Amino acid sequence: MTAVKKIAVLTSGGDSQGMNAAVRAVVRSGLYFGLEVFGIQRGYQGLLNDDIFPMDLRSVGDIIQRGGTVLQSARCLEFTTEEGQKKGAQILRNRGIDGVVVIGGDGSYQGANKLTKQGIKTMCLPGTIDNDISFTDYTIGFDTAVSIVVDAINKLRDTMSSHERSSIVEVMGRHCGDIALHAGLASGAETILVPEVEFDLNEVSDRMKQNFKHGKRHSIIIVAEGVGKGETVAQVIQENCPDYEPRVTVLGHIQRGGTPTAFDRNLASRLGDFAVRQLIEGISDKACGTIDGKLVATDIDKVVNTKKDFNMELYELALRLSQ
Ligand SMILES: Nc1ncnc2c1ncn2[C@@H]1O[C@H](COP(=O)(O)OP(=O)(O)OP(=O)(O)O)[C@@H](O)[C@H]1O
Ligand SMILES: O=P(O)(O)OC[C@H]1O[C@](O)(CO)[C@@H](O)[C@@H]1O
Ligand SMILES: [Mg+2]
Repeated sequence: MTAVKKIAVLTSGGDSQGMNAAVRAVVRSGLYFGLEVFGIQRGYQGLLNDDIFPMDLRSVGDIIQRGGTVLQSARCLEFTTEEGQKKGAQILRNRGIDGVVVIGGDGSYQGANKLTKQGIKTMCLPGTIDNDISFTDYTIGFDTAVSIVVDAINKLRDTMSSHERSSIVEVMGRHCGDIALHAGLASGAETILVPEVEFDLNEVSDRMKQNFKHGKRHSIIIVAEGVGKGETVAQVIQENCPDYEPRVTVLGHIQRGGTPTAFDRNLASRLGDFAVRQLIEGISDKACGTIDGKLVATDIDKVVNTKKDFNMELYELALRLSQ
């Protein structure tokens, strides 16, 4: 006896690599356990448009390796209103759908939480490159985004080293510095500017001068978008250390595309299957994640109201190793 018979899956907010692997896992596990599974196109917007269709085993074939989301994603203002939420729940009830798996970021989680209040069972999966969701070690897409940034910095190092320049790399992460931190440590960046840690650009410039004096041939500064524009940082460097000719690279949406890493595919597969099994057991209104690698389901309310801890240990390590 399962607590749900018909479930649906949607992707919402900014897309992330591995969302397709998560959709595949939800669909295949659901079918494996004898449920009917539906896809909702374009997130909550598609729900309100009743853009809902049945999914079978083959509908998720050949997508595990693809970035983006075959269900497409959207941001939907109407769904933030109670009227919109009531309408969405009614559309699901009309179709006999009793459970929904929402793959997205913190905003999408809040939407799921509201849907639960309208009587629909929900499970959330962390689909965002930002790694800004609490109660999970990692979000789906983060590992791929970090790899993309590291790969870009490898290339920048070559040319910056030839010209003894400083490179300022602006990365995504909205209000969260995790992409900057993990990519910075992995690429040996000299400075990592994140919203979680206060900094002084004059001190950054002084440190850069010292390092150049000690034989550094170039300098990499990573700027998380949450602290501002790379251009602003470049202006201060240009004034304080004009010899190092700062050059700015804004990586932008490149960080959100491309084939997901094995890590992201495996995380997505585990979480998608876990979400379905939770719904079958009658559990609802939870965010799925891993803590110390183990699968966990935490109240959505708690997740959206808890700011993710910033890993100061890693930050200090990156500083120590980049002198
Ligand atoms: N408080 C809320 N109540 C109901 N629905 C919400 C709420 N906040 C957000 N949503 C819905 O979730 C959608 C996605 O939210 P948002 O734009 O914040 O992205 P996200 O899911 O946080 O992803 P990311 O930050 O990775 O882009 C919104 O467009 C809206 O439809
Ligand atoms: O794709 P959009 O709407 O420009 O949003 C960009 C934002 O989405 C994210 O990619 C994911 O939240 C952020 O890192 C970035 O600030
Ligand atoms: Mg968000």
